[in-house]
Amino acid sequence: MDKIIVKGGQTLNGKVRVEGAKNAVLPVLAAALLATNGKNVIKDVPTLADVLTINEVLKSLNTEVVYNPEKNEVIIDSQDRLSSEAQFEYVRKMRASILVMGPILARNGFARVALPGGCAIGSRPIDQHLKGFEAMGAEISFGNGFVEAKTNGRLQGAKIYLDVPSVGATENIMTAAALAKGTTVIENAAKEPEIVDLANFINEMGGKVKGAGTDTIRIEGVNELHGTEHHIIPDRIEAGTFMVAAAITKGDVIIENAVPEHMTALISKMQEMGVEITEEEQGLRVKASGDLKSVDIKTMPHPGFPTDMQSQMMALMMTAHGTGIITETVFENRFMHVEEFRRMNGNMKIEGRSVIMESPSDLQGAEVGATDLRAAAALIIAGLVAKGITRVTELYHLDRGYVDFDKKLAALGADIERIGTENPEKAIQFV
Ligand SMILES: CC(=O)N[C@H]1[C@@H](OP(=O)(O)OP(=O)(O)OC[C@H]2O[C@@H](n3ccc(=O)[nH]c3=O)[C@H](O)[C@@H]2O)O[C@H](CO)[C@@H](O)[C@@H]1O
Ligand SMILES: C=C(OP(=O)(O)O)C(=O)O
Repeated sequence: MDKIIVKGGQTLNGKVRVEGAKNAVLPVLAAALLATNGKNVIKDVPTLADVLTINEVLKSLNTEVVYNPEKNEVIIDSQDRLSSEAQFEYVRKMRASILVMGPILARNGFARVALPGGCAIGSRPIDQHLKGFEAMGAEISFGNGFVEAKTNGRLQGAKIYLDVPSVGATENIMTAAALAKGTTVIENAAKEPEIVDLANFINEMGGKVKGAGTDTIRIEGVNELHGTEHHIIPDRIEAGTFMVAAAITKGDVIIENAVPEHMTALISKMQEMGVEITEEEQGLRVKASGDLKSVDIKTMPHPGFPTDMQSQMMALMMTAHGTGIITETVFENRFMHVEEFRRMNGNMKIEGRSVIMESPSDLQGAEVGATDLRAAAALIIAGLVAKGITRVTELYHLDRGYVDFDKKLAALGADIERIGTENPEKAIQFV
């Protein structure tokens, strides 16, 4: 089993470059299925386990996928007839596999996808995805662990109000609507930067999507989409994770390829804590010195504070001064890392959907296990300042969402090593 071993006490300095965004590349690769004329060339693709999984899903649907990790590029040829079924073996590995449902349904008039079920952070239903397909004329049924959607002929444009601004539902409905007859309007749509990236990609393929990044997205269906070349946006969560790593060690780090406009909630919270963040020509400079102040944080859909930064900020808050409250409103069960932080002597208690923190904690190195991918990063970050040695296991979570996390931290000056296997490709395991 792979392990990351961190010895606390080093200050991070230097530059780190962020990769293409995991949460943008997955929906974009799924949406590539919509093209029936020419190939799609996707650039700035991060070398993540989740990318390997979505590539396998696409191949299983009868597309040709050429992946070139050295060039960070995936080329997809989906011109032949698609198969209609996404198997459990893929959806089990990665919930985002559900994002192939919209494109398959739009092209074949029928889609059968294994039900994703819950995961360590919550129950994660897909009712809003299905409500959208239904409004567009699909009949939904369940059986043998699969969900099926079927239409007679083409999907019809519809007006869909989402009960929650779900990222995945917005994406699945956008791709289904891209080839529907007439106009679809999604209200209370998710506004994440990754939604805008997907809309741009659909438009580059010849689609007609307007309003992405606002509450209301309009998609005028077209008869056909064609292959294009698309660059994935930078990963705002990876950028945020390195910002926290710099701040916790009282370091001075430049984050290259970060887009500050995608991270306003995080930047302002860190500034409120006393971290200096400035936009410089080379990137976003993060500098901390002296005592940081505890703050209150509530996770919200974008542009609110991202749930995917909650555990990393909890690590930073353990080193701040005063009482702070972190409230999780997006997922009902995203506090599994609290027990692991407690092993490191983190001083906090869970009250309902909040964690009350009395800081600073006297952090000590310990053996801890990652409970999800962001928790993996957060535990490693806490290890950077804990007294002694921290060993983090369950690294398959980390490999889903971070490229060379240990190597990038080591290049910034961290005392960190990964043991188990030399080849990260081989280290990739699945849940
Ligand atoms: C691959 C990807 O992009 N993953 C991101 C995406 O996940 P994902 O797209 O799964 O997250 P959603 O935005 O759909 O989920 C947000 C909330 O809505 C609920 N919900 C969702 C769909 C639905 O049909 N019904 C329903 O009730 C979920 O249970 C959750 O409580 O957005 C999350 C919220 O920013 C991020 O944490 C994930 O990193
Ligand atoms: C929860 C996350 O991803 P996923 O939706 O793929 O599980 C994440 O990126 O933090």
